[in-house]
Amino acid sequence: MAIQSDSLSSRAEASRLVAPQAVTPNEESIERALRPRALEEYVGQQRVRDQLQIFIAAARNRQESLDHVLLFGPPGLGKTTLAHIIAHEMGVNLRQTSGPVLERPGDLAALLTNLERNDVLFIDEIHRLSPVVEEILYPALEDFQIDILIGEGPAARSVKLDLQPFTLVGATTRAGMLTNPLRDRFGIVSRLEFYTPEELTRIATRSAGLLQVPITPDGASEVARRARGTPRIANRLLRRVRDYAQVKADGTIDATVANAALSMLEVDPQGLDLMDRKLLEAIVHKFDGGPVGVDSLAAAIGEERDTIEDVIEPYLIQHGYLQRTPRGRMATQTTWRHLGLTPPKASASDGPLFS
Ligand SMILES: Nc1ncnc2c1ncn2[C@@H]1O[C@H](COP(=O)(O)OP(=O)(O)OP(=O)(O)O)[C@@H](O)[C@H]1O
Ligand SMILES: [Mg+2]
Repeated sequence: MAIQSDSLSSRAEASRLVAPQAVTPNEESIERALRPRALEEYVGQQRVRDQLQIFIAAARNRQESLDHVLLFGPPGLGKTTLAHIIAHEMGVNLRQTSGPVLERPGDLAALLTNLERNDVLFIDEIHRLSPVVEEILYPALEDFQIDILIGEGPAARSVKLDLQPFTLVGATTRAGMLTNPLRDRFGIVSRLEFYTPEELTRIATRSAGLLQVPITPDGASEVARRARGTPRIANRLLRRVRDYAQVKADGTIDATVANAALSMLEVDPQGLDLMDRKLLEAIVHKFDGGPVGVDSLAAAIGEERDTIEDVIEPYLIQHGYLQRTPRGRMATQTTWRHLGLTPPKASASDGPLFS
């Protein structure tokens, strides 16, 4: 999980309602309960779903294993969910592991030799496989064979073992970090996209149903638009709003209750939280909108540079609240307006001052 692998950002994320990563083991078990099991129930990602539907039907028809699948995209968009769905739709078992867990070639060999015909092997964080383990994977993926070394020293010899045909489903948040030979061995490469507010509204409504919380369409859409395009965040916000609805209202989540709950939790209507606003306000108020170097910014808001770069910035940059320029970070017109201020004439969104 991201939380173990990335202890740097995890500290800052731990208390953050709008973190895209799963935050606690407890949250993971709640997520499992909300996870759609069939492709039919999986909301959004139309292109990916259409493709998989065809490939799965064809493979089932031929009674063959599905081609190896690489799923990539930001945290919380449904990669693990989709891996389980693939196994479910294929009618096979899923064995799950992750890149950092597979330390030695033997760990992977043991998993591979235990697979049954057409099973799915799910390797999460596949970009973190060690090179020696990856080496074992190549012939396994290509020919359903592995070479294992028996004995030690001069007496060691290599033995070929046949495997059952299987499907590797690899998931990664960083496709760019995969080696070329590994990437080339996936027949199906699916990139998951951020969800639209409408899709997130459907997800929030579905989850509320599973949690047996009454929710109105307006209530679901209030939760959805603050969820930063991410189902995991939508589900997390929904659970907090549910608490509020039960304690402060009659239990039903409508727009008023959702708004009140989320304001109390300091998540604003665009899904920005206190940490985001602290950063944007510092740029605007302390540095006249920038440009300001990330180190000065870190000092000004009392966060570490890495936290700013890994945890806070990506969403802000992606949504036009922040520009990264060679001279430092700059607020955009959107930022000024978001903070209820009038943007100065020549702000970052007018383009660079000097080009
Ligand atoms: N398309 C979807 N429809 C409905 N719910 C979804 C969908 N995608 C994800 N979810 C919900 O969001 C939660 C997080 O999804 P998931 O764990 O699959 O994300 P992930 O991409 O594997 O994240 P990470 O990169 O952190 O491993 C799940 O509990 C699931 O309920
Ligand atoms: Mg996952």
